[in-house]
Amino acid sequence: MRPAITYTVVPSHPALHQLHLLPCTCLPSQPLHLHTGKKRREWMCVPPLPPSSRAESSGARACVHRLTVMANEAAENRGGTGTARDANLTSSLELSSSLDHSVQTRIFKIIVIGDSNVGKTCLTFRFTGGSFPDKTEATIGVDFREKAVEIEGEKIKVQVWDTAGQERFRKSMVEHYYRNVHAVVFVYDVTKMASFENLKTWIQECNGHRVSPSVPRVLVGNKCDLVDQIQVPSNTALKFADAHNMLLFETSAKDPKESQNVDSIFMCLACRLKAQKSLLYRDVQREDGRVRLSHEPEQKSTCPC
Ligand SMILES: Nc1nc2c(ncn2[C@@H]2O[C@H](COP(=O)(O)OP(=O)(O)OP(=O)(O)O)[C@@H](O)[C@H]2O)c(=O)[nH]1
Repeated sequence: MRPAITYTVVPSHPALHQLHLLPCTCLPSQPLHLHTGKKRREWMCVPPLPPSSRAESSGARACVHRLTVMANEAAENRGGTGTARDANLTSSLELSSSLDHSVQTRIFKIIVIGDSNVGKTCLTFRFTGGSFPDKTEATIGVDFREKAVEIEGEKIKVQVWDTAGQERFRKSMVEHYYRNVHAVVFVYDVTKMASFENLKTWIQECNGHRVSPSVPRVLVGNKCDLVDQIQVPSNTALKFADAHNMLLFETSAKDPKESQNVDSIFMCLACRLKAQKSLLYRDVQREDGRVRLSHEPEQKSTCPC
């Protein structure tokens, strides 16, 4: 059996302008099927970025080169005309600039965990898209959403992993959720006691994947707009949050008046992460073929939260 190596995953379709650089463990030629924005897309693996900052851009360029080659091959396979090839090349160049950009921008990976139907998709949508989705379907595997934020003058990408709550849609992905995670958001539905009681299982799963205790965790009670149906009292949730060293946010992804509160869940985590760690690619170290992110000493933050 070939040993598992940590590769960087990028969308294999050249028309995707937004590059996601995600650590994953799979074989290089093996396409990975992930769900982004409810669409099934094929991603591909490219070798990890080299650890030194000098080598970063050449590693990034190698990825882009590979994408460019793929784009051209795809155009040729389709009997593409020069125009189609040009279009693909343009896309690849756009990818190139967004990749160069992402190499310099720190990315914070935050996963959102909890029972099915508690509103994980709606919360991540509210934060990244600023609205409540008209319609949602059960998440299959994972949906990635990103938001570029600026904290104390630094541009940071908050990458939110909206995970599937249903066991059958998540089991093959669980390892990927927790790998190199920077923060965890546990969500329950304030109108469903069972979703609150199941938090213990979600925490166990998280601990079982060796997520370090230093990784910040927050608790979110969603659907507070359904005031007549609330089953989980605030003080019960608060005690639970305290016992697990988490901050508690009670909010609603649906109610536009609560949108700032939803933002503050992710911004608070981003501020804590910024204060805590350096997650630049130059800090990536390889050990035994795996990528590890090194921690920097804590810095004092002037962030308000
Ligand atoms: N009233 C109310 N409904 C909400 C809120 N957030 C989500 N919903 C509804 O709850 C249902 C489930 O929302 P999703 O965001 O898809 O739930 P999920 O946790 O992502 O579910 P899975 O993908 O199966 O894990 C949908 O019908 C949403 O419209 C909220 O804040 N208030």
